Amino acid sequence: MCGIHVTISPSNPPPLGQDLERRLRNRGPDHLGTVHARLYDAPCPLTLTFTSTVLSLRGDHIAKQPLVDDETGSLLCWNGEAWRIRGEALETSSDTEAVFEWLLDASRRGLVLEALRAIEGPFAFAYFDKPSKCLYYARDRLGRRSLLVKTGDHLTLSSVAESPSDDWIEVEADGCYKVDIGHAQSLHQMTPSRHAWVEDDSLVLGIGLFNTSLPTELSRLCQDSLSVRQLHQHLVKSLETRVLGIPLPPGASNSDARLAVLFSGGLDCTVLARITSEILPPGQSIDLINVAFENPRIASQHRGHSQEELYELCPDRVTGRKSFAELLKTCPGRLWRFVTVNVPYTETRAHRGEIIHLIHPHNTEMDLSIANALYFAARGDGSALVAAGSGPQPYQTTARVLLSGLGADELFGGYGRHGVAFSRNGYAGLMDELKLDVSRLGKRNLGRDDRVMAHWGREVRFPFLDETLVKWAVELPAWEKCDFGSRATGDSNLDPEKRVLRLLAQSLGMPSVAEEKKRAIQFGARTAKMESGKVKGTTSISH
Ligand SMILES: Nc1ncnc2c1ncn2[C@@H]1O[C@H](COP(=O)(O)OP(=O)(O)OP(=O)(O)O)[C@@H](O)[C@H]1O
Ligand SMILES: NC(=O)CC[C@H](N)C(=O)O
Repeated sequence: MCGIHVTISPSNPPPLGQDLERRLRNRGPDHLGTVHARLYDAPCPLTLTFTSTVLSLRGDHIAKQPLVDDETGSLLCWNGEAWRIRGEALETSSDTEAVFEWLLDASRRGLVLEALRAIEGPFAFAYFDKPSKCLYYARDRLGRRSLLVKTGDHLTLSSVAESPSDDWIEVEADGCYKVDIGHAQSLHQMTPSRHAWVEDDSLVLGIGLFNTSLPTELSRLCQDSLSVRQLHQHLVKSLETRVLGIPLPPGASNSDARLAVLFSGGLDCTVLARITSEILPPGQSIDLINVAFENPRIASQHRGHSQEELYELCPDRVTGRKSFAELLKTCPGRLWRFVTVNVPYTETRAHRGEIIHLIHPHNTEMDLSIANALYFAARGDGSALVAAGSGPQPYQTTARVLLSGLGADELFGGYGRHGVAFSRNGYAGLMDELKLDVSRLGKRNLGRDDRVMAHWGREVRFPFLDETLVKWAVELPAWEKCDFGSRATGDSNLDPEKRVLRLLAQSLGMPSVAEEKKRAIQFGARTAKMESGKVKGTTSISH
């Protein structure tokens, strides 16, 4: 992951505060660069200061940011991955350099917004088109990367907040923002204008038209259904983009992992691990990171157990081990490392302040409990069986790319409330709920999650949130995702929630994974309600 920081001020701003610089460097440990762009001929003379930190994941060299064009003085801070431009996969080695060339060319033709709309992938960026004195910034339409903005005295952009007490808000993922600096009469007048990702607002997330067709009496979802095969094909394509060609991490050897799966053992992440194994070259190992927490409230209810036993009884540890066994059976040739990350309560407390800072402006107990689990999972520091014949050893993952199964519940109807909506209002109710879930994906929690996971110099990738896959899922009839209407027939023993994915798991030889119930991360890892069972998720965090 990379870090971005941009300020606009009347003269050179003071250097970044130590803590902010440390947090930005954590996101991008390979390089830090700062560039000033001075505007003497604007109505008010200004200095724009751009800082980037880089975690280099594409190509054979570090694309040192901010990138500056010698001819025009335009510059780019780029955080994320451009997988495709105008629907075509990037051939060049560095996506940052390819995006910069693409934008410079568009600037010459006055078509920057059109060029930005053509980029697919998870990203946040700031691009200064110096000849037109316009600053552009945005988060991709699904909001997969963090970018915060603070207005007030002057405009500041940053991947993480400088201080949680400031007025930082998340940049909305609903379009590109443009600040016409050349025409602003003063620093206070730099009001960004929003430019929607697409003009057609009938498209969900600007990506696809939600399918509202109803099943006929003959419509049944089964293992031979076309949608099960199509889901497999889409996941293969999405994973190929995300797992092939990851450079060997600095200092790592060939047997070290380049890739880890955040592994609860649930349906979504296990299907990802299984298909990844079909795609990765045979010699590459895959780490499966499974996090479990000491939870004093639960420990007090199980006084007869040691802490070690309690970690092993954690719901996601139990499921993780079970699904790992099924993976070993179906992909025996792969070197897997099941990495157990056990987090003592003292450590949760010790990192609490840092996590609260990182999730800002999110600030509820539920935000904190989810972020706790993601933060320690992404640190990837635990134990694993590293040599045959010996017991588990301390181990920290070398992988700089992590996969998460997030998104499957929203796309394919995995939440309990999808079933409730169906029993109340049939397919009409279910479709309303599904449409709402998908359309708020970009507004929800991905920025928060990015900030806590990128803190360890790793990048999390979401194979279910590939634009092509999302478009296909949005345009698929609801009954082909989760056929609640067939619950009563008894033909399938699989739950209706995300049934298309369950059928895929079954066809991939994982019958037990296919039956896994949905469990939210904060309950599976036991980060929720650590002290009292009465705390509500919506309560603001007490400092
Ligand atoms: N205990 C855990 N340890 C490591 N990673 C986890 C854990 N719990 C969840 N994750 C990761 O976070 C993702 C999103 O978690 P969420 O709570 O939404 O689970 P989910 O959608 O039910 O997914 P899954 O079926 O993969 O558990 C998971 O897909 C997985 O990659
Ligand atoms: N981690 C990032 O955001 C990386 C930026 C860019 N994709 C690179 O690999 O250089």
